[in-house]
Amino acid sequence: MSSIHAKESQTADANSAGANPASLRQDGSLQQVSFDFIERHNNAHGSGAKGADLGERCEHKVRKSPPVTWLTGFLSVQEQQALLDDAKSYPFERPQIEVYGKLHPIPRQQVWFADEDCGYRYASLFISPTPWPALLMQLRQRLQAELGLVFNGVLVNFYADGQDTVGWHSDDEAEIRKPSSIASISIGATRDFQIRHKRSQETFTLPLVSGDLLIMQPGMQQTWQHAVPRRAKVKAPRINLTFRELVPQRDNHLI
Ligand SMILES: O=C(O)CCC(=O)C(=O)O
Ligand SMILES: [Fe+2]
Repeated sequence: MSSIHAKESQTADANSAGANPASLRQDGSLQQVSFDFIERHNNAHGSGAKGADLGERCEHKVRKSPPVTWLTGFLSVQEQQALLDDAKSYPFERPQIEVYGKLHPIPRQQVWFADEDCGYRYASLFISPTPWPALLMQLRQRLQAELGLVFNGVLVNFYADGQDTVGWHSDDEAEIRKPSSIASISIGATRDFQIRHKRSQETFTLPLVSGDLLIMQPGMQQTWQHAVPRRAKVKAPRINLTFRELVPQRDNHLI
């Protein structure tokens, strides 16, 4: 299993590895973390003519990396606090899903806010849309204005503490528009977000910090799965907002 700590500024195009993503937050600025990184292997037979200053030759190997963009510090502390306060009035539920013919409550709570004709099938559930709270509508508009990302629903997950989880899955339901991105915003406790390649099983762990935005790009759900595993040491709650674009039911002949 690999833990990604590669990061870079929005303008830099060189890759680096080894730094702690949390340190990015100290100046409060928005920075992008890239997951493409290049492993350099010394190549013994390429050292060049004696005495010439040719530099060391290496082989470059680009690791297959998940198609995600990680923007740390996307929300200010004030915005994080306002959303936490707002979420106190959200109608969270812990629906039951059927696994091997038996009903089990999901290991977290959730609510689906969406446009009127955007009901969502999730596992064995059909979730009717609840009208958008004003603050989440503003956030949806900001994602569109600043990043050009269009959404018509947001699934809000509430993890009371590190015992609450989401298991390995892809958000590849039929009604999600393809291609489209999913934007995930985290508030509260830092939790590990894991990404696993479906075929190679290569796994990356991203410790998502309060205020971070993670964009899962088009195609991610087809090739990768993700999960938020149990972390017994985490005692504080976390809220995660995943903004999605569904094909509205009036257009569902397009699915
Ligand atoms: O809580 C998270 O970071 C991920 C939630 C998620 O994967 C989902 O709601 O589909
Ligand atoms: Fe998901």
